[in-house]
Amino acid sequence: MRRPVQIAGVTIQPRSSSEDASLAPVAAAHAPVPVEGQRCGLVAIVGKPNVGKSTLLNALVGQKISITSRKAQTTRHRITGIRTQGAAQYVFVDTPGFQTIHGTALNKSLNKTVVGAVSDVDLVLFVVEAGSFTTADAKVLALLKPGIPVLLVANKLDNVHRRGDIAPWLQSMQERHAFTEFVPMSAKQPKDIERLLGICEKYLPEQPWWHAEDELTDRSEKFLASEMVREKLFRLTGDELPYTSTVVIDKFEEEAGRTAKRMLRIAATIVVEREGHKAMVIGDKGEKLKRIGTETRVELEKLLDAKVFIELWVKVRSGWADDEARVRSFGYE
Ligand SMILES: Nc1nc2c(ncn2[C@@H]2O[C@H](COP(=O)(O)OP(=O)(O)OP(=O)(O)O)[C@@H](O)[C@H]2O)c(=O)[nH]1
Repeated sequence: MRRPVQIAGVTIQPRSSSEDASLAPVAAAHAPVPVEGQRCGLVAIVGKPNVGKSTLLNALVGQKISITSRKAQTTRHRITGIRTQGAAQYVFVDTPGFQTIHGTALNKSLNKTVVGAVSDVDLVLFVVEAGSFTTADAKVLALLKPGIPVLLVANKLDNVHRRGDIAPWLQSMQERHAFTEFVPMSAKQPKDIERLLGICEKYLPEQPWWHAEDELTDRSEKFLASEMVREKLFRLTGDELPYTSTVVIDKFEEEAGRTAKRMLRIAATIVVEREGHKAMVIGDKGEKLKRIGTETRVELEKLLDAKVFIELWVKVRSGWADDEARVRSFGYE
C-alpha cells in the first residue's frame, strides 16, 4: 500500500499500480458520505487573457493545478480544481482567456471551451484587472448567461496606486452588468483568497459533496505533466516564443519499481511553428531544453511523489494552430 501524499496541506491519494498511470485521476475517488449541511457547487473563472485566472485558481485550490506565466493565453484547457473546507466543496473550472483577435482553429476551439464552461455553473467569477475594462473584457462579459450569479473580481489591486480611483470605477462597472458582488483583491494575497472563498460559499447549493475531501483535480497525471512542461517552456523562453507552441506527451509509463517510490518515465515533444523557435527552445548547446527538463522533473517529483525520468524533444510543425484536425489531435476539443 502506498501512502497518501501531503502537499501544501492537501492529500493526493496513491493509485493502485494496476491502473493506467496516464489516464488515472490524480486523486482516487472514494464515494463521499453525505453529511447534512454540506454545500457543493461549480464555480467558473472567466476573463480575458492574462488577468490572473490561473493564479487565482491555484490560490483558491491551495495547490498548483493550472499553469501560469507572464505570456498571455497560457491556459488552453478547462481545468477542474477542487477545494474542500469546512462544510463547503468548491469545484472550480478555469477557462482559457477569451480570444478576440485571432481567427485560427486553435482560438475557435479555445472560445468554445469558454462558452461551455460558463453555461452550467452555480457561480461565475468574472476576473478583470482592477481599474480597467477593455473591449476584450466586454466580449467575455457578453458570453455570460442571465440567471447565474456573477461576482466581479477586480484582481491585481496591488498594481493600483491611486486607491481613490477604485470606488468610481466600481460604480461604473455596476452599470455594465448586474454583478451580485464586487471583490477588489489580489490573487497573490492569501487573506484576499480566504475572503473570496467565504463570499463564494453562500452561492454553493446545499448538497452532498461530489468529490472526496482530499481530491484536488480530476485531470490525469499525464495532463499535469504536459502542463508542467508548458509552464517551464514559457517561463524560460520569455516573450520570444509564440503562444502557439504546445506540448504532446508521447510516453507516460510507470515502471514496476524495486523500491517503495514510484518510477515514472515520461517522453514529451515540444511542438513549435518555425525552425528559429526550435533553436530558441533548445538553446546554446541544448542548455535551455535541459533546464526545461530539469525544472519540470523537480516539480513533478514533488507533485506526483515519484521518481521521474523525463525526455524532451522539439519538433517543427508549421501552421499547426490553423489546422483544425491537428488542433484536435493535440488534445484540444
Ligand atoms: N501584481 C499582480 N500580478 C498578478 C496577480 N494575479 C496574477 N498576476 C500575474 O499576472 C500574470 C498572468 O497571470 P495568469 O494567472 O497566468 O493569467 P490568466 O488569466 O490565467 O492568463 P491566460 O492563461 O492567458 O488566460 C502572471 O504574471 C501573474 O503572476 C495579482 O493579484 N497581482
